[in-house]
Amino acid sequence: MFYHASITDLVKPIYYTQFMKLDFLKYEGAGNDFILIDNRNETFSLVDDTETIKKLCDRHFGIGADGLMVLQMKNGFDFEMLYFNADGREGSMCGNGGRCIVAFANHLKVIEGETNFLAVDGPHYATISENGNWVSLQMIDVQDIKTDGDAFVLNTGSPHYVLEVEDLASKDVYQDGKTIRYNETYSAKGINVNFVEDLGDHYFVRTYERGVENETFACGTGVTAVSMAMAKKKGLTGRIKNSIRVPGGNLNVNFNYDGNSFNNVFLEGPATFVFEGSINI
Ligand SMILES: N[C@H](CCC[C@H](N)C(=O)O)C(=O)O
Repeated sequence: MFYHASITDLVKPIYYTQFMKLDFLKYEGAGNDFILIDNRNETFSLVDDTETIKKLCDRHFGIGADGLMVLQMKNGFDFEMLYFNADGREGSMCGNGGRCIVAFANHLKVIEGETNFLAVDGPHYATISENGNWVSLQMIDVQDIKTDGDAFVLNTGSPHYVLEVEDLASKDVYQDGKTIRYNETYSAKGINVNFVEDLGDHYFVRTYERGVENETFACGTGVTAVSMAMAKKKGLTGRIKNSIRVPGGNLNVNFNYDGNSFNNVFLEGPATFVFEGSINI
């Protein structure tokens, strides 16, 4: 007696035992793009799997993104944000990622209009527009700005180096950023390197990002750091409001500065759903 197995009988068991399906949504904030995972049911098991997260973020072998974020429940907050850089390692705070996860939470109906959530650098308050794609995110207060030659160094949730330059459009941000990020002072912990040009009614900013190890289209903690560094450099105080153009769009940064500390800091801009899918991992 012969049993004729169909091709699907033969293929299915192999297919199902080798792969696990991961559902995701893709968002971008001024071109800084992220994979978003809903982990409210606590099934996401890749938190320590650097290689898989790196592959998911890879633009040739995976979905492609500057980072991956996980939304999960947290007592006392609307949700918790876990953030991984494209190199697969857990990063420090990501401003554009923070804005995108707020749009994601709003889409999932975990929040409505405003939120208090927890990220790696502490609690964050944010509001979202009615159409769900403009997010204003409160960032941490900052006291400490150091200098390194002509540059400013500060932590806005992630560490940043800010240098004012001329003719930023023709600068080799990848090469020059990488040289600073890997110099003696910063190589061990790494740093995000921002170049800024003052164009009168707005700043133009380009950033080499640690953890992506490349120039990205936008960096939220980066433009926040630039705005603070420029206020200090120019001796401005009071309520400061800056429009910032980055390669992927426009962001706004607002804060109070009394000459010593920056508080009531808000990063504002678009947070846009791009596509959803599932991937075999
Ligand atoms: N793109 C991010 C910055 C991520 C920081 C990350 N590169 C690190 O230093 O861990 C942002 O919008 O703020």
